[in-house]
This record gives sequence, C-alpha cells and structure tokens, in this order.
Amino acid sequence: DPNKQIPLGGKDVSLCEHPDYKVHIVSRSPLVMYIENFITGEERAHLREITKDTFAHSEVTSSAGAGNALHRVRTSQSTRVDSGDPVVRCIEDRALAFQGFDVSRDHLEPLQLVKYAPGEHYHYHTDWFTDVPRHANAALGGNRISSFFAYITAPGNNTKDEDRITGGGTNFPLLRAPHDPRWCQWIDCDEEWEEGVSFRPVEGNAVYWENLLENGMGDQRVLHAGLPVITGSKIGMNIWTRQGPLDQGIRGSV
Ligand SMILES: O=C(O)CCC(=O)C(=O)O
Ligand SMILES: [Fe+2]
Repeated sequence: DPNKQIPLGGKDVSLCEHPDYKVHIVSRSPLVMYIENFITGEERAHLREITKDTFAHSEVTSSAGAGNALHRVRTSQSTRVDSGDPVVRCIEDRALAFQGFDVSRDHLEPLQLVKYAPGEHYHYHTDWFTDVPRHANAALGGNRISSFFAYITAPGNNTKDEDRITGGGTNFPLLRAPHDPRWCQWIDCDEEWEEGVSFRPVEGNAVYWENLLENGMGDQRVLHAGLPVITGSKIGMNIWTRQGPLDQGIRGSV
C-alpha cells in the first residue's frame, strides 16, 4: 500500500532506525548527560515540517501571574507534537530505552518544540513543578523525573553568516563545568567559571538530566535557562518523563 509509506529523505520511517548516538557524563550528582547525535537530520526535518504552522507563545505553568507577566520569563513560542506520528513514536522509543526500558510510554508528555527568534529567551527555571497539586497531580503522572532537551534547529558553520545562530545556549548556573578541552565543541568554554555550564545549541545533540532527588523532591541544582538568541533562530525539543502514567486524555493524540 503506497499510502502507508511516509517519504522522509527517501527512508521508510515506519522502520524506526535509531542513530548511533554517543553519551558523555557531564555531572554525576545531579545526573546530567550529553548526547551526541540523538535526533537524526531526517527526524529534525520531519519535526519542523509537521509543526511549522502550529507555534504559539509559550505558557509557563509555574507562574501565577497574568498573561503579560508570563512573557518576561519565556518569550519563545512552543507547540506540542502529534504523539500518533511514527517518527515521534520512534523518538519516544529511544527516550524510553535510554532510561532503561522500564518506564512505559504513558509516562511521557507529548513532545514539545520551542522556537526562539533573536532576542527571545527562557528565564531561569526548573522543569519540575513546585505546585504539585496543580501541575503534578496523579492524573498528570506526578512530577517530571527527567528532561531531555534536544536541538532541532541551530544553523551552524555550513550556513550563511546572517542565518547562523549566535547565543541561544542552555545555561545551568549551578553545575560545575568539566575541564577537558574536548567539551569546548559543545560547551561554551569562554563562560566564567561562576556561570556554571552553558551548552551551545548543536543540531541533533541533546542534554539529559534528572529532576528529582531520591526522596522525590525537586533538585534545585538543575536550574537552567534558555539564553537569549542573538542572531539566527533556534528550535529545541523537550521530552519530559513523569513519575507515573498520564491520563489518556492528556497524552492522547494532540
Ligand atoms: O531553550 C533552552 O535552551 C532551554 C529550554 C527549556 O529549558 C525548556 O523549554 O524547559
Ligand atoms: Fe527547561
């Protein structure tokens, strides 16, 4: 049946082939890992394509403020990705396998894409919720145990000067920066030591971290921000795993 084939760079995506990604530990406590080559070029193109007209100004659920107050903490635009899409399912499979297979798919929130134009940023925050009754109740699967943040669009060296991204790193002010110069391909090595770790946006790569302490409380040390994009534009993707299953209606097809 030719209709079952989804063309994507000439590949049949229903096969779900995982890239040979590489993992490097950034920090053992809190656990933070850097993943090279986690989202393939075909997958990135597909994600951009299926979401291209769906971005809206991001909500920040942790803020109690009114509409315009929100825009100061997060000026980017975001969108949820259709969980029924085969490429999305393949990426979900990868995120679940990464976490040791034992987490089931219903613990995953719908994947979220975040887009930044020049000047846009996301202020310091944690991905775990402080208002547990409101944002992390049982129907919502509890709190977020882990986060992946993957770079989907971040025009690099093979791009015209005017399109190339500058700024737009992901900064973790409370992490200690690793020392080896090999990290400088992904981490801003010019950053002051007191500023913690800033991951530069590198397409296809991702940062993974755990949000909760052993006792289930949120870990303050994974505070982070999306630094302002200066030139070019950036699209990132959040993959959030909850402590328990989300109710069907919430995860369902979006
Ligand atoms: O844009 C970034 O680098 C980080 C975004 C982020 O932390 C989020 O969307 O929760
Ligand atoms: Fe975040």
